[in-house]
Amino acid sequence: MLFHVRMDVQLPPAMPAAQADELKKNERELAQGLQRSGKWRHLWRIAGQYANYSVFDVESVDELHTLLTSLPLFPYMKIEVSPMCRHPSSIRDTDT
Ligand SMILES: O=C(O)C[C@H]1C=CC(=O)O1
Repeated sequence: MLFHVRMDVQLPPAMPAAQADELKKNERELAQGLQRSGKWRHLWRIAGQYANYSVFDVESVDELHTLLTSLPLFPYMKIEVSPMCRHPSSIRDTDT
């Protein structure tokens, strides 16, 4: 199942820089592992914002929920999820 996800990150301004750096490092490691596994299919920065557009390829809504809530930055993100299905005019298969 494919999901388009927008994540907006809002770290508290008072968060110590070392804590923010540790969160971002842990987030990067998890995100890169999930990309290597194929579950986090796309990760794009939204230009000019501390936000991203992502595409996840998971087995279920429950798996997506578990994955998103396990992200180190989850407590500091506003997340919008859109389920996607095949467009009848698309010339691509879902594996690309
Ligand atoms: O920077 C972000 O957009 C938030 C988050 C998503 C992946 C990652 O490494 O950090």
